[in-house]
Amino acid sequence: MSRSFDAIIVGAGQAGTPLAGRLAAMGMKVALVERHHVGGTCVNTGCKPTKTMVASAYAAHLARRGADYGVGTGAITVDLAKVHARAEKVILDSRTSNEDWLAGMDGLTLLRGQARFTGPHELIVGNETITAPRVFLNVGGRPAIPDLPGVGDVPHLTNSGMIALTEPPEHLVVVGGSYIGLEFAQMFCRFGSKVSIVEMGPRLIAREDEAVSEAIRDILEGEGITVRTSAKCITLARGETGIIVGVDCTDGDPQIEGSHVLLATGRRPNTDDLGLDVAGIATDKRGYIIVDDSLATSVDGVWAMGDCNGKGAFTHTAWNDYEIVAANLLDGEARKVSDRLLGYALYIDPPLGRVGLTLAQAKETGRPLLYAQRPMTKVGRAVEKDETLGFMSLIADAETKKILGAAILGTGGDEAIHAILNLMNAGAAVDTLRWAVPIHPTVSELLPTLAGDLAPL
Ligand SMILES: Cc1cc2nc3c(=O)[nH]c(=O)nc-3n(C[C@H](O)[C@H](O)[C@H](O)COP(=O)(O)OP(=O)(O)OC[C@H]3O[C@@H](n4cnc5c(N)ncnc54)[C@H](O)[C@@H]3O)c2cc1C
Ligand SMILES: NC(=O)c1ccc[n+]([C@@H]2O[C@H](COP(=O)([O-])OP(=O)(O)OC[C@H]3O[C@@H](n4cnc5c(N)ncnc54)[C@H](O)[C@@H]3O)[C@@H](O)[C@H]2O)c1
Repeated sequence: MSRSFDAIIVGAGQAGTPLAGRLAAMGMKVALVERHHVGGTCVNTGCKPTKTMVASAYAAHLARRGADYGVGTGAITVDLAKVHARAEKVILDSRTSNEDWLAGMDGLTLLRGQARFTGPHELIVGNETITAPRVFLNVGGRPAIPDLPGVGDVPHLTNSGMIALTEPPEHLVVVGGSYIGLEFAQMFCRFGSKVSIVEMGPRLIAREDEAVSEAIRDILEGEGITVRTSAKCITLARGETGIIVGVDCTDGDPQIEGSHVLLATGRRPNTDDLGLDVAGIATDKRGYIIVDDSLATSVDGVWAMGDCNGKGAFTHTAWNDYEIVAANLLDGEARKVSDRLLGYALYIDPPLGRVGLTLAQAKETGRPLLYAQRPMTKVGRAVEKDETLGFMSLIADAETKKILGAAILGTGGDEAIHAILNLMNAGAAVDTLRWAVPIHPTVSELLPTLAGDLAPL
């Protein structure tokens, strides 16, 4: 069977689904192909379930600290089956509402199955061939499993397996100390597991400045998590009662024995089983689809959005890719991905809110810099909440007075960072902050003070 459409979208993730809505609303005949669950990673195995679980972990943590607030509690227990059920409900509600929305969409055909190119504008799904002059790829990514010695001999978990657990592991060994590893490490420690993090790099979350990495390590170790960095010889093997993770061949304990191992060592794009070579669509060495500033691929009439183009690795960057493609194609605009100002958050507690350059990146520009840093112990709202771990920092260009970047590792940091993000998007100089009258008592109210503290580096 063969069918032609005005547009084919592969992947019902964070960009493909809203784009389907825009194209169908323009009267186009659209095929949306999805091989697994509508909503993709974020809805089904990523942001939504993990942030739901982070909320449960925070509740457990705060309950254990009840006495600090003059609140009496009994023994604190965590029922992971209930935590899991809560996350499942959030997943299903979101997935179902997306599916219902798509089902009611005039002009849209949702095809279930794996899509594979048979030509530049022709794909096969099951036993059906579909063609369209416009093809949009939103195929996302999956965990990259490192080729560690023994990896094929022992059971290991990735993000999907972690979300499915209904009992906390006795001892969880997390390999990889970045977003996925750190969020799961802290939440499972709070659920009652013993947790060890094994990171091959010299520090945790190495894309951030050293001060941020160190503060995060202190926060996690303060909760009882063991952290091993510079772990150079990671191996996996079956032990008598669990899994032995070989950590180092030079210093410290050579191995850690855990009951469960999470591999959180990065992600790879879902581009190896898409037939891109048949279509002539170019990828880079790591399999990411090469796109230009408007997200067009090397083949006319084919675009790539979201994690699979390597330009972003977040839900909001995938969504922004949709906005760029839709604005250029349908609204006559000329939007570019290089205009995007990147912000993101790491959802440990306290969270890290980030925008723009790190201090190390700012120094690399060679520009004269202004810098300010303030511990959360000097933020009234944090003191009142008795959540004073972390710090906030701000970097500005000493000549233009434009803000170059900021980090807020502290309570409410994921929200407060938006004050800076919005100011940077508006292109405003840092002095604009000084004359703002923020609401008391908030974390954000200290941002003008931080701006006032800016001093040459
Ligand atoms: C544990 C975890 C936590 C995360 N937390 C956050 C967070 O808090 N905030 C944040 O911004 N980001 C977070 N992320 C990242 C975020 O989930 C991704 O950046 C985002 O989902 C990418 O969206 P996407 O549309 O590019 O791809 P996806 O959402 O992965 O969608 C791609 C879709 O394409 C389908 N597909 C792939 N190949 C084919 C094919 N050949 N045929 C048919 N269908 C196909 C897949 O089944 C999938 O449904 C997290 C990720 C993980 C793993
Ligand atoms: N809060 C959020 O927005 C959020 C949360 C989770 C995931 N994500 C997204 O998911 C993506 C993937 O996250 P991630 O943490 O898996 O990957 P990552 O690429 O951010 O980090 C992988 C970590 O694993 C380490 N590593 C790699 N190979 C290793 C090995 N063999 N042994 C030991 N350590 C090893 C790396 O040094 C690095 O620290 C991120 O890019 C992020 O965009 C975002």
